Amino acid sequence: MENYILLDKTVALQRIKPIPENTHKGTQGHVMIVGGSYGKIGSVCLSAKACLKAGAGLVTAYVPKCGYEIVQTVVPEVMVLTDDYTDHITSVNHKLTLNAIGIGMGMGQNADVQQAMFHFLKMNTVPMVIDADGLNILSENKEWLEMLPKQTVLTPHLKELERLIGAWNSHSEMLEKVQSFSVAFNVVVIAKGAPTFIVYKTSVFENTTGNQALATAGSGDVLTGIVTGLLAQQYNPLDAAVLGVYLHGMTADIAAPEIGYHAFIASDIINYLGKAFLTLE
Ligand SMILES: NC(=O)C1=CN([C@@H]2O[C@H](COP(=O)(O)OP(=O)(O)OC[C@H]3O[C@@H](n4cnc5c(N)ncnc54)[C@H](OP(=O)(O)O)[C@@H]3O)[C@@H](O)[C@H]2O)[C@@H](O)CC1
Ligand SMILES: Nc1ncnc2c1ncn2[C@@H]1O[C@H](COP(=O)(O)OP(=O)(O)O)[C@@H](O)[C@H]1O
Ligand SMILES: [Mg+2]
Repeated sequence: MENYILLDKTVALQRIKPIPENTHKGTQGHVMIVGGSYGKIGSVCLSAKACLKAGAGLVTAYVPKCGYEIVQTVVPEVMVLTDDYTDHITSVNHKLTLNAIGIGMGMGQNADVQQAMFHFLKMNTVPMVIDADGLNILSENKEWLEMLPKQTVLTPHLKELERLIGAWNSHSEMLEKVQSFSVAFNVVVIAKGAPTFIVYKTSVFENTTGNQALATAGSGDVLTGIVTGLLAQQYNPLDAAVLGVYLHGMTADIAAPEIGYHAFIASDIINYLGKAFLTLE
């Protein structure tokens, strides 16, 4: 296949940039993480914390009212804006100057949330990562894909991918369908699985890091936070996706000999992220 690249340490090293000595939180990028609903605020906490740990300078979570105290308590470094509604998001109102937005985790898909997503997509020009219910809503409203800013990053697991592009009969057909989809809508697709593939138009990166320890609730939410955090630090969307996936997998590779596969949870991805970055120093 044309432009098929094994995503290993050499490829990651070509893309990582040092953090300038004289930077400050204002130049490290401001991210907004939009998502959550009653019972699923944890997904936003994981994503927002991962985003900070990936180096973003400022992170604001946009959650329904029920998420206010939860996010403030679980991740005090994160600022919080709340929707007018208690249990789910009904609009995405903010006056922030943002460098990247991650949207969709734990958000649900009811009619209010879909409306909020539609109005948000109509207005938004900030670089974006879309995950989980954000993707499921796009699958239900495929014409909205036209509204995405160019090179928006989509992070479907295989079931979410099937909802977006339809079923496939073979691995090669899956990759071809993702490539066509990427060309049609000018999006970067992170097709999450074991292994994960990053696809942008004709380019396909097959990730070499990660293991079964990542098969745990919230590990995708953490990936969205990492990629959004990199996007906010001036990485182009493809590089943010490539580096984010590599580092996310690396956390599990570093952790495996220390704590094994069973006990590793999504918060451990966040805990090991520093060590993963150090492998690229
Ligand atoms: N703490 C929190 O707040 C958390 C909140 N979360 C939030 O919950 C919401 C629902 O997210 P979700 O991914 O569980 O729902 P959904 O898309 O229906 O997928 C489920 C079905 O899809 C399949 N499937 C999944 N992965 C697959 C794979 N790799 N490869 C193949 N198939 C795969 C699998 O189907 P099966 O294989 O069982 O047939 C499974 O039954 C979402 O908003 C998310 O952000 C979570 O992040 C958890 C932590
Ligand atoms: N067996 C595995 N080997 C490698 N990576 C895995 C494995 N199982 C899951 N992952 C990774 O974990 C993440 C799961 O994402 P997702 O299904 O969205 O989780 P959640 O929605 O619970 O946050 C993906 O990045 C996927 O590649
Ligand atoms: Mg997910």
